[in-house]
Amino acid sequence: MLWLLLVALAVKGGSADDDVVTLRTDGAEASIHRQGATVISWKVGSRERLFLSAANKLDQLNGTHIMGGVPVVFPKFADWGPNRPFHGFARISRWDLVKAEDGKAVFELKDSEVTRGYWNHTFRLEYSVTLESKQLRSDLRIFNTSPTKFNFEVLYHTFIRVQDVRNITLTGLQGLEYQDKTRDFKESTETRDVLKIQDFTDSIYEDTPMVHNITNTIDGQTLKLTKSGLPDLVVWNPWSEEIKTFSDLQPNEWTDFVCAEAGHVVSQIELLPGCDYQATQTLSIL
Ligand SMILES: O=P(O)(O)OC[C@H]1O[C@H](O)[C@H](O)[C@@H](O)[C@@H]1O
Repeated sequence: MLWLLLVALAVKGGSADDDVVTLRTDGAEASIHRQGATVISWKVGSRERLFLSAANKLDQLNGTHIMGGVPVVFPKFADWGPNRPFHGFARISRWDLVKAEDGKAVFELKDSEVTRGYWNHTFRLEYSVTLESKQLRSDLRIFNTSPTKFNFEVLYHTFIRVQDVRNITLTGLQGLEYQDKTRDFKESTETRDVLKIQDFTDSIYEDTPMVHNITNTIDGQTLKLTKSGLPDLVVWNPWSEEIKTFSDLQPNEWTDFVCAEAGHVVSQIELLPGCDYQATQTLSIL
């Protein structure tokens, strides 16, 4: 009879190898996939607040990243040179679940032969996702467990679900320097006090404020993004043509999301042996 119970647990997903951990608190819900410790769903008022591409095959990831939700980008943002994964290895690694209770899940990723093959340092990442009624907090602590210092970049690649990207605005960028990746990283100064997305957008803003509001996301509601240890903000939407170059996005999905990516990517963080760095993002529905 015991074997029947074990089979039932495994089928129901009661085994310790669950791919997805779900938190529920005060009517809110969040799910985190062990692949990349990627938050793949965050519901407030039973409405989904994150975008997850329908092109994802979550049961056939085979070492690839999940397109959508809140991927964790470490130790490098964007291109990392030949034979190294774009946006680093954290989002394509299988993290260990440390615990999940009282609306908080903790994950861990340590260096391995694979990561050392890309980046020859020893480290430990401790990632906590904390759910409250209208808030989702991501806390990443990076520990340098190696005998030497190392430099890295870190970013939350947040896909905010919106009803129509053409109807949202994003605040807090006026007067800031930014690199426009759609124009070969051209350096510019943002003149707009309220940003509207009206074309292919891929901008890296340097040293932005701690708080950014994205208005008119779902049901006219504003999503507030608060960040610490993450001075920069990347704003990305591939628009109607560029999206066709992505095999992990569907052509019509460009209107369904805007990426507001809190990160430390314009410059690198230097972490001395035995030290740690904390990168925190809080998403709130106003
Ligand atoms: O397709 P991915 O590896 O997830 O990258 C998606 C996008 O991520 C960031 O927003 C970069 O600024 C973009 O240049 C890149 O296209």
